[in-house]
Amino acid sequence: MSIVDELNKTFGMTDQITFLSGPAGMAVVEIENSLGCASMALQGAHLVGFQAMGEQPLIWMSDEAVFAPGKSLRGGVPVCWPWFGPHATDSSLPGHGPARTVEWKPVASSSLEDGRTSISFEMVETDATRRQCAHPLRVQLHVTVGSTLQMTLETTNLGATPFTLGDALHTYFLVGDVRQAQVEGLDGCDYLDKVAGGKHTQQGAVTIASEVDRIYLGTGHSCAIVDPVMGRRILIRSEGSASTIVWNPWIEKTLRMGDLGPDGYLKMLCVETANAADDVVELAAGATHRLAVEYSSEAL
Ligand SMILES: O=P(O)(O)OC[C@H]1O[C@H](O)[C@H](O)[C@@H](O)[C@@H]1O
Repeated sequence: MSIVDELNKTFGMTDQITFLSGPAGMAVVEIENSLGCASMALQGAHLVGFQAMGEQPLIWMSDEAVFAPGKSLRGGVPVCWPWFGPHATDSSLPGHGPARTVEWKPVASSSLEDGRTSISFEMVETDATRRQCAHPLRVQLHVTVGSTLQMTLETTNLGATPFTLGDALHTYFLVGDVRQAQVEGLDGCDYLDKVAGGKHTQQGAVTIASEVDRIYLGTGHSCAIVDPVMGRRILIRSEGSASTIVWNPWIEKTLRMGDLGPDGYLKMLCVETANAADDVVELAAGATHRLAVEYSSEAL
């Protein structure tokens, strides 16, 4: 029996959860019900699409994303774990940690009474992940698909000493034209500007007219992308997160990256729910931390 057949036998659910062999033979799972649909790659437990029934897609995925073992997909929802950005002390380790490029295994699936569908994954440790992070941890991603998308990244410290955890759901949202989009809900927050340098305070809504790469600190439980071109407001609710990254690579960085497509930057905006920079989590021995988001949209 193939791996996909085995997954379907154990976790598949008729008309709701189907595993299949996707691009480059990578296993993917389609999650579907009367409220919405989503698609995920098992590598990285990487969500590559979500759409509420009767609405436009919420998530942006690059046309030039490279589906290959060990390569993070450009777009969707990469899981950054157990650190965000460059490693704090060892620059030889991969940016955003190993979780987004290794296999995750499904551990549970269920159909909820209200019509939503849930599926949970656990990262599969490898020699490489253990070399990169020797501390014993368990990390699971719980995903619930309905008219909204809910994702919870759950980390448990299995060791006897505390662990300093950084993490992020590095979501690429689909926008009509990033030059006309705005992020609301960060007014008054301090941010670290990774492009211009320094620490600044946000005044009003965030607009994008050049490369933006900012870590907003001490952020609250909700923010929103206002998109007049698509005529919608994307609502981002979060728990267990103290920082929010707003990122758009703009033109020059797009050209250097090679997997974003020439005009991709106009159609995407990353608003990443995170624990990053100084806002990392001190996870006591035996403790569990949950970083949770819920995404939805409403007409303007
Ligand atoms: O190219 P990646 O490793 O996927 O990172 C993409 C981006 O992720 C985050 O938004 C960081 O703040 C950026 O500095 C980085 O460029």
